[in-house]
Amino acid sequence: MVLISLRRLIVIPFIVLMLFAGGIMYYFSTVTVSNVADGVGLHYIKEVENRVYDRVVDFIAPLNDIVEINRKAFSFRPNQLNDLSNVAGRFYEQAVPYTYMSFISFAAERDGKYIASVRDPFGQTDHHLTSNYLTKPFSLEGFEYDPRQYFGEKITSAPPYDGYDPRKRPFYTDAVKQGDAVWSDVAPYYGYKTLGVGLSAPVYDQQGNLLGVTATSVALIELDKFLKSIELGDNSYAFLAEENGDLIATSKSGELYRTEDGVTTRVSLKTHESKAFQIASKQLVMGAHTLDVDGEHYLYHVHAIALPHGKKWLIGVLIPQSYYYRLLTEYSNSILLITLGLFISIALIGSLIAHHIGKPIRALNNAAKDSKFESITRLPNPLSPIREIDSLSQGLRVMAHDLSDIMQNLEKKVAQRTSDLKYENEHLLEQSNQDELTGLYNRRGFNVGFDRALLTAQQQSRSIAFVICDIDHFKRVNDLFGHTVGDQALQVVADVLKSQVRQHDIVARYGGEEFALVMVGMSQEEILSRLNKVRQAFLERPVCENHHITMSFGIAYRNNSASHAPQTLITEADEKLYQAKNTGRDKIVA
Ligand SMILES: Nc1nc2c(ncn2[C@@H]2O[C@H](COP(=O)(O)OP(=O)(O)OP(=O)(O)O)[C@@H](O)[C@H]2O)c(=O)[nH]1
Repeated sequence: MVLISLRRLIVIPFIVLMLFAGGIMYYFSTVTVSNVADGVGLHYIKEVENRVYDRVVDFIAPLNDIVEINRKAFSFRPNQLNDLSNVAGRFYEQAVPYTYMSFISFAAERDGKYIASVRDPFGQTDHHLTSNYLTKPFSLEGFEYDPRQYFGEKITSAPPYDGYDPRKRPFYTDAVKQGDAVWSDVAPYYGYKTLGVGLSAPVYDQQGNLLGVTATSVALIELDKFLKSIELGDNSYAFLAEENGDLIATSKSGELYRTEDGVTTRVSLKTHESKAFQIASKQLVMGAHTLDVDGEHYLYHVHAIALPHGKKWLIGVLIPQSYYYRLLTEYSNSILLITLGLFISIALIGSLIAHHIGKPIRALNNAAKDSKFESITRLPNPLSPIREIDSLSQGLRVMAHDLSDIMQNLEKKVAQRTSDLKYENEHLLEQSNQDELTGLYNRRGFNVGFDRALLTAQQQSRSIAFVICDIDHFKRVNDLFGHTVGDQALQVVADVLKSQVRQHDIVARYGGEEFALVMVGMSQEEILSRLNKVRQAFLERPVCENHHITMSFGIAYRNNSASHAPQTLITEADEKLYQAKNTGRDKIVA
């Protein structure tokens, strides 16, 4: 089975997932960007269009509303027109809420009297009133607005315009001719740098008699400002134009009309200084189009605004493809980065958790591998804040403690048992080397002691004597007194021999009634002296009923320079014992 660390187990799946998800997201984002880019671009364009549309509709609506309200008011109550001062007050009140409402006027059919509430097209000065009859008939003059009597101080900065008969002006004649509300041409305002447009409507009494014409007018500079205020992307364009392409407002700088040699001409998409507008002028059909402007691919959309009384204006928006491609790519890249960031964060958190879990487990593992139980008991307590791991650690701690006790008891028992066995071994060894009857070394014990004595003699260059002695006619003792007495005789021999040698000399029962002595560093004379004392001791110590035993001795002696080969010593001593036996017994042959 392949072993894997906890950290890898957690981290690797997340890295694999991250790479997999990242790859899929990258693929889909690339495909998606190219698939939906134009849709998104169009959506963006429509957002811009809607803003322009709403603004234009809001902007134009009061123009129509006020014309219609006045038209109905005068139609139902024509006597209001008898005092044009009141009409002037009414117009003033109507114009106040709309800073861009530059004219609200009425011109009477009966006598050509004209009254208007006027404001400069930029909305920078207060409203004032204009009339053509107050001081001099058909002399158009301006007056400050006075809330108490409406007509206040005469404005002298502008000279009066004599001979002004509104009934001859296009706003009047067009409305009468049309018999209904009619739009004026979009045209520059006289004396102000802005275009304007007006709506005029004939007013009839209930009997159908023409009472006059009421009109409103607005300065279109407001719409131009609005289009310029829209934050379009780089190299993007928006315009508001009439159906023929004459411009009303644009998002770009550039003139909307030109005056040359006293002749004023409107600027159209075609004649605008912007190359994009020039190319857009060729395509004024409603809907989405693509354009190529200086090698740049554009998405272009034209939308119509239907104004009251059959007026139609066009909104156009041009956006370079690179702009919304970049927006979408940046967006999808952000999503991709956020997703990858999430996966990396999860993998890092997983790694931290694995480390947190793995560290105490490794410590437990190392402690468990150590043959000393103390390693487990020395682990920090608690080992981990994770309940399961700490529980495992507690379990191992208890187990180690119990095992430690068991081991200690076992060691004590083993030590005791070893000591007992050692003692028994020593005892058995002693027994195996000892003759049971006499307590002397047996043949095996003799061999061990003899080898040791030979080595000592050789190492220390000392003499060694091997003596073999045999009870004379021992068979008779057994025969005469029985084996028990025979055994006692053997014990007496053992006692006597032991009493006549040194502590460290070897005395052994060599076999049957045969005994052996080994003495190191003792002179031959000394040996003979001691053996004679043994013989003397037998005379003084009867084994039974005044029966004395005698022994025959064969001695093999080597001084310090002689060879100490054991078998030659034994053979030699045997031969000498044989010699002693054959020559009368109870003697020592050296
Ligand atoms: N009671 C007793 N007798 C033993 C023991 N071991 C050997 N003997 C006896 O010792 C006797 C040895 O007899 P032999 O070999 O003929 O020698 P001997 O009678 O001593 O004659 P020589 O050695 O020639 O003087 C035998 O009768 C054995 O039965 C023992 O442990 N106890």
